[in-house]
Amino acid sequence: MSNFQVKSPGKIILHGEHAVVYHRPALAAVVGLGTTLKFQLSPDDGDSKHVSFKLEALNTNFNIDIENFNSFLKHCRSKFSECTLENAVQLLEEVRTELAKQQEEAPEAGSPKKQQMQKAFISIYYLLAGAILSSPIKDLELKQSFTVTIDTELNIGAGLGSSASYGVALASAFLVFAQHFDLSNYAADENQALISHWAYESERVMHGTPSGIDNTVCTYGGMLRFVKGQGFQTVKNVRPLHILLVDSKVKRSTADIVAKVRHLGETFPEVVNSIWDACESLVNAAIPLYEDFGTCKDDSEKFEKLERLFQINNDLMKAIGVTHPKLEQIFSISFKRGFFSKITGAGAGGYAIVLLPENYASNEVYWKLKEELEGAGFGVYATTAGGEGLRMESL
Ligand SMILES: Nc1ncnc2c1ncn2[C@@H]1O[C@H](COP(=O)(O)OP(=O)(O)OP(=O)(O)O)[C@@H](O)[C@H]1O
Ligand SMILES: C[C@@](O)(CCO)CC(=O)[O-]
Repeated sequence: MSNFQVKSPGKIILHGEHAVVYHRPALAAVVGLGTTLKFQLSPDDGDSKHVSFKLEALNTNFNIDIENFNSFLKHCRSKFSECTLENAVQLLEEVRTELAKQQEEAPEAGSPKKQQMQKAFISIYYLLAGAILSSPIKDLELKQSFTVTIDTELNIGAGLGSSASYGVALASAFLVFAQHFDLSNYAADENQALISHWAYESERVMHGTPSGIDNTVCTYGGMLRFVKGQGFQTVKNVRPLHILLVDSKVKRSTADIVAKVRHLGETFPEVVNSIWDACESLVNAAIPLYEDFGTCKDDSEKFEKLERLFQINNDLMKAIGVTHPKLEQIFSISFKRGFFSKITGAGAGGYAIVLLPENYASNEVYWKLKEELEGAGFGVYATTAGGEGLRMESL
């Protein structure tokens, strides 16, 4: 086993966020920001062998004692003869029980920061155990010390899929470590499906009931249409879509927002279902526009239609209550300058996305928009939607 690196992108949801939790189609794309994971073998350190995790974004380090972890693997093997995707639920329960016993390694839940750290650590323990217990190598155990360093360009809890990107990076690294596949064939269909599956399991730790769209798009890359429980189709967009990511700097948890929207749907089922119907029609109307983009000389009519769909989509999200005064400020600054924008992901804070025309950089109004957003205290980053997915390479 040699040292290696994983790069997994973040994502935006173009259309269909929230509705996708209720089995309606959604459209997502990767962005040019992501997570970097470095896997490095450590020199042998005598008696106390351990695996170190450095989580730069949370400014924290965790150690897993190799002997304790191997005892946990043994315990799991005695409980279920093989770890398959079907008994992953049981494994997560075992991990939670084990970590509750090791309070000093798994920080107690408390402040939001501690909760972030705890979820990040549960994901590590769960995905590492899952990859090893389901390995094609019988009775595989941890032997040598190693260090995993994870850094990210994605703001956490902001709608850019930091958790899915983190899950994809962890799943890829642990699956290679447990010899499910190697760096030469991680992009094979069955291996990508395995990565996305375990990244989904990490998303379950973070969110409770994720739709699966984030781990799917962060694994496969590009732009894709996704329906929960039915898989995805790639949307072949000829021309990259230019997007301005605008950070409202309002923190929120996807799990909390999804739970609030679920409650609204339970209180007013018919009203909220008709919003999901509208979201579905909107995705169906948007896909041909994205697919057709760049196929003829003048895209202006299609672009104007997309702008209207951005606006309708955003108004539907406002109707379910996932906006925020800071997001409203972004929408109004953009609209005043002639740009259309929307919430992306869970909303209630996090990022907004502004649709940019093809030649935006030579347009003076764009620079005015950027300046005004920055002047109002927002973070802005221009990128394209629909680039490359996960990448792995040796170091
Ligand atoms: N680089 C990272 N290092 C450690 N933990 C991370 C990292 N990125 C994400 N996480 C974990 O993911 C959790 C954030 O997930 P959450 O879904 O709320 O935000 P998000 O993925 O950025 O937003 P969204 O799902 O709306 O796109 C954090 O609590 C933390 O545990
Ligand atoms: C809000 C939501 O639709 C998007 C999160 O990026 C939740 C999910 O799909 O799990």
